[in-house]
Amino acid sequence: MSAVPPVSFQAATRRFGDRAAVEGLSFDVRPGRVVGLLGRNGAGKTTSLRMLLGLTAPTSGTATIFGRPYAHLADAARRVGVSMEGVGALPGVSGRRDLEITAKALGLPAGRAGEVLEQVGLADPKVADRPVARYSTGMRQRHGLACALLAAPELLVLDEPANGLDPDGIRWMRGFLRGLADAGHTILLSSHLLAEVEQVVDDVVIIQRTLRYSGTLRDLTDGGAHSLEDRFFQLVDGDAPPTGGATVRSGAQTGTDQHA
Ligand SMILES: Nc1ncnc2c1ncn2[C@@H]1O[C@H](COP(=O)(O)OP(=O)(O)OP(=O)(O)O)[C@@H](O)[C@H]1O
Repeated sequence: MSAVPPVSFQAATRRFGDRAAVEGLSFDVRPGRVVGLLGRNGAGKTTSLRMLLGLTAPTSGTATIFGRPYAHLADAARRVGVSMEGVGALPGVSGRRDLEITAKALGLPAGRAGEVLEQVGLADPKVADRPVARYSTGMRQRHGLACALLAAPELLVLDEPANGLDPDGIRWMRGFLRGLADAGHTILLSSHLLAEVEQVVDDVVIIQRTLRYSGTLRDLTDGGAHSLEDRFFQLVDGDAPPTGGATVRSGAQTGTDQHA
């Protein structure tokens, strides 16, 4: 196993004008973990993921994947699967065609499109051959996941993957992500759906412009004695981290390492 973390933020700050969307963010993600990047609307989750993927440059600090900025990562498109609004999906073509085009661009066999359609439950021709523009929100989420999975990447970066899903879809997504992690993939997902996240993540990173917590879900909730929701509000509303399991912590015992 590589000593280089799949994802590492080191004092990453992104300012827009005189306002910092994200400030001094430092944490690592360990391989094979499902990590939830959590925060309220506007907390800086998407900005953090965009820095990680080279879609916006940090004003200072670094955000790296396998030790390098995304732009300098060899074979990045195959090693990192991304599902994020505004990334991928040609809306005018069918879901299947979109996946075939992406597969070709990645140097993968066209048959790979059919495999991922099966995986995400979109293989029915009535769905697969419909333009992506006519997909429901849930279908779009599944399609985004299918795109991300094409190259069977080591790392998946998913921005709000459960947003807009109905209860069936959320349940499916939860089982699906768990299965991927059990198969050795590392998953970094952003969300503000705390109850859903609690059921699937190993580790939690909470931000509210600055880092509020990075560590295991188990430590955060004191082994399940507290809910993620309670801990979350203590951390994002409090000026200082509370005592107990919900401190901003560092150390090898945690799934994510905090370096601030
Ligand atoms: N391109 C931009 N120009 C100016 N401000 C921006 C830009 N992108 C993000 N921001 C601001 O940065 C802050 C963080 O936004 P961001 O989208 O990262 O939050 P988020 O946690 O992903 O929120 P949400 O859950 O609503 O998507 C917000 O105040 C937002 O208005």
